[in-house]
Amino acid sequence: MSRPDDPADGEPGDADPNRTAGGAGVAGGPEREPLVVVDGLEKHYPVRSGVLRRRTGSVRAVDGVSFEIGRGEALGLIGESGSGKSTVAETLLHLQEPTGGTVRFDGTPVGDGADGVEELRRRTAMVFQDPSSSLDPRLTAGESAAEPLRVRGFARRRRRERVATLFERVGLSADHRDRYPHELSGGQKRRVGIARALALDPAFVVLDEPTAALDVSVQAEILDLLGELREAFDLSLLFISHDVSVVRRACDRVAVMYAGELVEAGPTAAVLDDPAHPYTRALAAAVPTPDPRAGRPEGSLSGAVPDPADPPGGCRFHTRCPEVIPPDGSGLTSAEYGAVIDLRVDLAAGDVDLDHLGERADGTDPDALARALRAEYDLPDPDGDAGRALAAAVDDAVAGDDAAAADRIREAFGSPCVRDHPELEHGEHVSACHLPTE
Ligand SMILES: Nc1ncnc2c1ncn2[C@@H]1O[C@H](COP(=O)(O)OP(=O)(O)OP(=O)(O)O)[C@@H](O)[C@H]1O
Repeated sequence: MSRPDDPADGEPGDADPNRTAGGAGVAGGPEREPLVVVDGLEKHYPVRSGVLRRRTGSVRAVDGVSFEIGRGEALGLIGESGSGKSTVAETLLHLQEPTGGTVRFDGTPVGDGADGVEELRRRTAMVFQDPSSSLDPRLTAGESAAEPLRVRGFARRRRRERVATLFERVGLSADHRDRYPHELSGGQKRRVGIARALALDPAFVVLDEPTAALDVSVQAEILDLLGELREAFDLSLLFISHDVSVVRRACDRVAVMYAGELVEAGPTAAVLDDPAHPYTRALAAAVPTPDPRAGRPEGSLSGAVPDPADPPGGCRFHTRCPEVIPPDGSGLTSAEYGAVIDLRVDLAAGDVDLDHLGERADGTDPDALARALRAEYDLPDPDGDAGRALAAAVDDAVAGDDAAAADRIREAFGSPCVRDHPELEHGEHVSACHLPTE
């Protein structure tokens, strides 16, 4: 398919003459760099407190994320709410300044000089999560789609022609151009958002939850449309989604994000059908539950992404990992070790509620409280040093000394998952996990 609309010579928004369809390297020359290269991207927000608003810490929303997107390639970025996906998109596009790392767009560094940022913005479009809030209710669908053209100085007649072509391309009729957002269905609004995103002939489109809140059949239509447009315009796409099925359908490769970091990346089928990281396994297998007290059923996720102002040490996923590696010689299973970790996390956060335990124990007798605490967390009763350390920690906890109890657990129940931060290596299908790979 050829590009259906080439803006006239000399008009703003012209297609980049250097772009080649297909994205392969110049014949006989070196392979061209991927369109988007993100290396060690960071976004840390300051945490301030006290009357003087001194900086007392950082929210590490994005903490060293690297990936590449080839020309005409779709990369999916998946992870639960709060894992940092939107912040990656916004810092990558320099809608927010990154606090570290580099971005290259079509071979040019972005951010070191205004040129890179300008070029990136000129050739990038974003489709926002919620078209109801991104479409101005006072503008017709046609006016909304024409907005980027108006800002770039296109004449009215050119705008009308371009919007007519774009609407046809995204499956909307001429009649839809004069409708206001409230007169359009959810799927039609997405199509208007997509038409607007394509208005200036971008090379790269970022889609933030492009099919959220749509019926499954409409979702499929929108994903099919995006696939057709990608092929027709040789678009590079970054799909942000917490929905694994969307990414499976739409993306060549997928990167999995957890607590500000990538934990796995690779070709979509390899990552989703044969995940190497327990977090990906859980995402691919289960619908996450927001109930933190729901326990740790095999392979599923409970609780939420940890506070990025205070991420867990070692592997950030260890506090929720269904496959966490138990300490050597402890005799614990992953689930039993997980229960001990749950207690340590709650102790460290001051979340062990002695009043609640008192109600459960029907009194304040320390032995009854200890039994209630063990039952509440489903704690194991290991032999030897581990058992003695856990019993002492439980005693500290029911005596109200949470810090001492947490320290005891930390010292007695070490494991690589708790101690060491796993790195994501470079490669085709990579994962950051201490579990041995076969
Ligand atoms: N301006 C900010 N100041 C402080 N913290 C922030 C700011 N923006 C985002 N965060 C925090 O950064 C973390 C990542 O947020 P982000 O919105 O990028 O996650 P997400 O994966 O896109 O989630 P969602 O799917 O809900 O949009 C969250 O803990 C969020 O509270």
